[in-house]
Amino acid sequence: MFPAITKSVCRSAGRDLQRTQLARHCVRFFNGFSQDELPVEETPAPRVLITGGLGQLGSGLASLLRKKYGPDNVIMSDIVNPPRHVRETGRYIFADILDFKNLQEKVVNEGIDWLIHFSALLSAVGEANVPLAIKVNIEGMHNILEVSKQYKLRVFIPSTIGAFGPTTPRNPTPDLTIQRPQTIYGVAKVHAELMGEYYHHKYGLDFRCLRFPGIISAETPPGGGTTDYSTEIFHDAVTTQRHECFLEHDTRLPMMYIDDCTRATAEVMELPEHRLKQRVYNIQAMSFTPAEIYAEVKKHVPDMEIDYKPDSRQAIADTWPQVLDDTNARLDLGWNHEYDLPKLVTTMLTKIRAQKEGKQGTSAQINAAAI
Ligand SMILES: NC(=O)c1ccc[n+]([C@@H]2O[C@H](COP(=O)([O-])OP(=O)(O)OC[C@H]3O[C@@H](n4cnc5c(N)ncnc54)[C@H](O)[C@@H]3O)[C@@H](O)[C@H]2O)c1
Ligand SMILES: C[C@@H](O)[C@H](N)C(=O)O
Repeated sequence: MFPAITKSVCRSAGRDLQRTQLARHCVRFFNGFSQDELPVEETPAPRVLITGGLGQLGSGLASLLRKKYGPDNVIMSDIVNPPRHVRETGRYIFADILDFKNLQEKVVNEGIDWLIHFSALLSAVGEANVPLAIKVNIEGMHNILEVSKQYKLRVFIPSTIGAFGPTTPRNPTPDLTIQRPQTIYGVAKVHAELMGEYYHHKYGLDFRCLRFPGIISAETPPGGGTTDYSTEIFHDAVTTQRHECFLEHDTRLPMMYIDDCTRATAEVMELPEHRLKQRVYNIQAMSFTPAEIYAEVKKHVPDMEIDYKPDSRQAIADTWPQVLDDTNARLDLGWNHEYDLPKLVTTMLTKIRAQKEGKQGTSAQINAAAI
């Protein structure tokens, strides 16, 4: 099926047959002749599978990677029927991470090189359904590591500020510190970090992980976490000018605009393996309280009002970091954020105003409509 494989065939495959199965086969064939070591212009575009792609983070990353590697090389997957625009903008397939054979089939049939694992139940949803969170966030993650090991994939599993707990130093929180989270979401993420590191150490798996802050996005709604207010406040600013915040005014948490998050993910996946001095890195962009983001929004929406009605998510937020120390990511990975609080606020308001022209509704109605 394949020609006799020599390094020169591989180099020519990388040059002439970019994005073909042969090129990928060649890259994997030689030990010590990994994709990292091919000259950039000879590196075939990776075939990327994103699990849980219909959540808050998936489509932004798919769009960025499709611009880099071509629309056919980046495959979104999830277990739900996608909205029409998702099918129109690129390839979408069904992939249930709880079904190992289904995962194997997708990886083989699609010729996957990189697996970006976004399927999860977030912190608040996880507390509401612990058995399902254990299944998806722990058992599903085991399947992801196992299939990645079996097919020698480069795998990215994000972690979170939720992987820390009340005994962690909160300001700043270093990469290596006490991790005793009190949510099933956090427990599963610590487990994922440790399992990924273990598979790397034991089997040489190319596992990569960034601990994300709360992510804020205009195009996709948050999926049921403790930081969701930081996206919802913008929808309310544009529609009702009134936001009911489920956290106290002075609850400081690390946050990040989605474009920084997707760029960081692409950048860490693209780095040659030798650049990674550790497998799990904190990344940080900004930290603010509800009162501080409200004050910034009010500069643009003077009639904006806010009420504080803390709910069960307050107890979770009280155990999370206020500021992540991301010195190592900046040194080793070249990480740098582009969005601070003022830039976040102008960007979010501009995007949501453009989206909502002619529409009215609360954040809950808009999010329901978006789903
Ligand atoms: N959004 C954030 O603020 C944030 C912050 C830190 C880390 N993260 C991490 O980033 C990743 C993506 O987060 P998100 O906000 O996009 O999550 P999300 O909740 O918005 O989306 C998760 C997706 O997983 C899918 N899913 C559930 N069960 C599945 C199954 N059995 N098989 C396949 N897919 C399944 C859901 O349908 C959903 O589309 C998660 O691992 C999350 O922990 C997110
Ligand atoms: C912080 C993050 O992991 C997610 N947004 C949550 O709140 O659960």
